[in-house]
Amino acid sequence: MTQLPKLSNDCFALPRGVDWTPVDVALAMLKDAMKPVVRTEQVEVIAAGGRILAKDVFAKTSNPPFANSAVDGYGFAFDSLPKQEQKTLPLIDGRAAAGQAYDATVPPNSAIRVLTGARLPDGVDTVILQEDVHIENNQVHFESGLKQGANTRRAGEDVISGELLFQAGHKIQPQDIAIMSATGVDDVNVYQKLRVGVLSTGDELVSDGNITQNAQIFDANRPMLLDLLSRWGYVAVDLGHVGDDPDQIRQAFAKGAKTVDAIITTGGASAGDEDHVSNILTQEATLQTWRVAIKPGRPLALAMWQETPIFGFPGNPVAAFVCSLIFARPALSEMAGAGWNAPRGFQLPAAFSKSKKAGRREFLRARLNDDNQVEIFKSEGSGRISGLSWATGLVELPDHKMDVAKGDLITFYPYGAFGI
Ligand SMILES: Nc1nc2c(c(=O)[nH]1)N[C@H]1C(S)=C(S)[C@@H](COP(=O)(O)OP(=O)(O)OC[C@H]3O[C@@H](n4cnc5c(N)ncnc54)[C@H](O)[C@@H]3O)O[C@H]1N2
Ligand code: MOO
Repeated sequence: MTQLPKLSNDCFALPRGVDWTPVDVALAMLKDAMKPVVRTEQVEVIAAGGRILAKDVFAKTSNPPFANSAVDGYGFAFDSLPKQEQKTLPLIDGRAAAGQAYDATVPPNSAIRVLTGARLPDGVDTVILQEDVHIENNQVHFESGLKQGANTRRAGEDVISGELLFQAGHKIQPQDIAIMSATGVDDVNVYQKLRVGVLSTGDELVSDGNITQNAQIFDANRPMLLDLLSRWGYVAVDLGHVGDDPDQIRQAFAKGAKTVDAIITTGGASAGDEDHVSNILTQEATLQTWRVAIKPGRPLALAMWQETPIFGFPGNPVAAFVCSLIFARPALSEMAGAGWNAPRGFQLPAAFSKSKKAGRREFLRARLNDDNQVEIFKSEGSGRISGLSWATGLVELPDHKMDVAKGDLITFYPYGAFGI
């Protein structure tokens, strides 16, 4: 069995003395530390949607594989057309249709009935649309003005046999399945799906059933993150919920590390009395608590637990969501073989005004109004989960101080930019 690449055990280590890490620095270190950790397998193209290519894919045949007609009409050799303005060609017997080739040669100065998709018979290089002709006495009459090759599709005009279709690392989309199928590619080499575990921590959490004590709340993070991971194409593994108990957390990490490639935890990431996640990772794993300069999500723990990366995100659901999009998404993509995938934002006018202090990058829940301006959710509270559903994306405000006035251009990332 081949040895799989492992991540180095100190790959999250930050230089000594670094405290609040800027988002870009944290991302650059993550990018440097991550690499593909999954095996490869061969799958049929029809079942390859959402999978990540492990090898380049080349067309086996051209698209189209042969010259054919783009319309229903009449085909002939352009060079043999009569010189006069008003053209008349005798129609020969037979026709060419999609899947029913006309195997003989069409003689010069004559035309043949052809249908859309029909292979062009020998002797035909041009087709006239049936709407543009008049048929009388088994002859086709039409006016000049046609160009050679009109209404036909050249062999290989789209893709030539042997051409590179997709490079390794590409995530297969429905439209990619079309071009691979059209060019005779029936199976592809892909990475096995990355397995990512999700663990919730916190004595206050209830996963199912009823809230029985007055200090309990339902677990919102785990169901959200499991769905997010599935949408990104990973095997989302439910590692359940543990209380604020160091032994339980330790056991959950150890068990999870045996079955998954990476773990996302929420809760207990900051430095409170019951914040055991950060304590355990500090003492028993290679932890770098990145007090990352981001809002929401400042307490953000990244650690290696026996070669399994653990993303310890804050318990507040909005922070857990934003941190997953900003940090976990590109890092997991790299581990899964698809490379680092930074989201693409758009510059759009703000429909709001806001004064932002220097020091932290801020992500606000946002959506477009009817004038295509960006409006923001009424609250920045990171427990206000409903705002994530109200929004259709996030606004990013830079690390430095910024005074946003209505109409100023700001960066908006639709949720689609994060693959959801
Ligand atoms: N003294 C300080 N206190 C806090 C700071 C700080 O810098 N100094 N940061 C605040 C911020 S910002 C955040 S975010 C939280 C993060 O803390 P933890 O990661 O330790 O998260 P918890 O305290 O466990 O939980 C925070 C909040 O979220 C609720 N929660 C937790 N898990 C879930 C879940 N699965 N589903 C729904 N809600 C969940 C939890 O009940 C808390 O209300 O620390 C602040 N404090
Ligand atoms: O990390 Mo917190 O989300 O800003 O409440």
